[in-house]
Amino acid sequence: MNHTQGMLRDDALRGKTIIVTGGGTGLGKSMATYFLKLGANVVICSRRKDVLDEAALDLEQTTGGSVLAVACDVRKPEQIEQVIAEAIARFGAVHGLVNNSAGNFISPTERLSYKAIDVIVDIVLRGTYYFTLALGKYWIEKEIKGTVLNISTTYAWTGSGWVVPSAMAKAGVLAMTKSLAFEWATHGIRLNAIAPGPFPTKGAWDRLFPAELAEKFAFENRIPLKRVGDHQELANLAAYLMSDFSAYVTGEVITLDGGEVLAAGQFNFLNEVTGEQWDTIEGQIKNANRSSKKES
Ligand SMILES: CCC/C=C/C(=O)SCCNC(=O)CCNC(=O)[C@H](O)C(C)(C)COP(=O)([O-])OP(=O)([O-])OC[C@H]1O[C@@H](n2cnc3c(N)ncnc32)[C@H](O)[C@@H]1OP(=O)([O-])[O-]
Ligand SMILES: NC(=O)C1=CN([C@@H]2O[C@H](COP(=O)(O)OP(=O)(O)OC[C@H]3O[C@@H](n4cnc5c(N)ncnc54)[C@H](OP(=O)(O)O)[C@@H]3O)[C@@H](O)[C@H]2O)C=CC1
Repeated sequence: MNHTQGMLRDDALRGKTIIVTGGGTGLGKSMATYFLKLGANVVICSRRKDVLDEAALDLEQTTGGSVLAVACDVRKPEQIEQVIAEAIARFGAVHGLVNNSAGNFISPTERLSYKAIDVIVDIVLRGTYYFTLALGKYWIEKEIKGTVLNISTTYAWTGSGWVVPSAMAKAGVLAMTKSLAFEWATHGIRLNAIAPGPFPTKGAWDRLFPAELAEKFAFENRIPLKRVGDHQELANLAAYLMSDFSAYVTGEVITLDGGEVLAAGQFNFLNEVTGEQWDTIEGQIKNANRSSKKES
């Protein structure tokens, strides 16, 4: 057994229909794959219908599950409502939502136009609250105990330069996750989030680690566990949070980043100190301890 394998029992999501926004590419597609393997029906939606159709075919062939692909810009409430209507028509009900769609690119903030900021914030924050609101209204009316999983980032709470629109929007998503987890608990609706570290995908790498940067700042060197994430690791956690096994977990944000976010620790620079240097340092500190005892 290792981290690249599926974790849950085969029927863990049987009987559930889950919408995965941005489910035709990257991490969304990997989560969709595992949900299907665990017995869920999956609805994937995003702007590019050709990408979705190709992904749906691939997902059905590799898992044997049922996939519905619907074109939808998550910034458009009427298109979101259409996705939900088509999902209910095909599968009878919707039980889960993964807000995974995003837009992002690196840039010095002063170079951004107003529109460039809007486009990121609208996809990430507006898209997430529109979809969550549309499904929440439906779940409360139908008395369905739905589950929402928001894909966030670790810089939603640390902040990060050069991705400021994304950081602002993802922070808003976390505030919504915790706020609604409390408010909608009374309806049995759960909301959680995952804050992934680096998981290689074409979408993220093209816009955040273009070749020049990728060569210079290899992730493996600055992540305490010395590797990037494997998509199955994220899919395992997502499937758990979408399943009834996590029925008592709500309002939680789980970091999955090999320890990357811990880099701020004040003394973490000591990672560079060699064993010999530690021998010297230990001697110096013990001497200082002895001197201070004599003085007292
Ligand atoms: C590992 C770390 C965490 C990862 C997190 C992730 O989210 S990974 C997920 C990664 N996956 C994705 O991001 C997938 C989806 N992403 C996308 O579709 C595009 O990247 C998008 C977000 C720009 C939206 O596309 P669209 O066709 O809707 O928009 P558009 O092309 O019309 O541009 C809108 C405005 O932005 C401006 N602008 C654009 N680039 C730059 C730049 N480099 N510099 C400066 N500005 C730039 C552009 O000039 C325009 O402003 P203007 O001039 O009109 O005032
Ligand atoms: N990869 C990583 O290392 C990390 C990723 N994340 C998060 O993981 C999630 C997935 O990212 P990743 O798989 O890497 O990247 P991708 O680019 O593959 O995924 C982004 C998806 O969002 C969809 N999308 C973009 N704009 C819209 C829109 N307006 N309406 C509907 N869908 C839209 C895209 O499809 P289309 O173009 O067809 O609309 C695409 O499928 C994101 O939330 C990202 O912030 C967080 C931390 C690290």
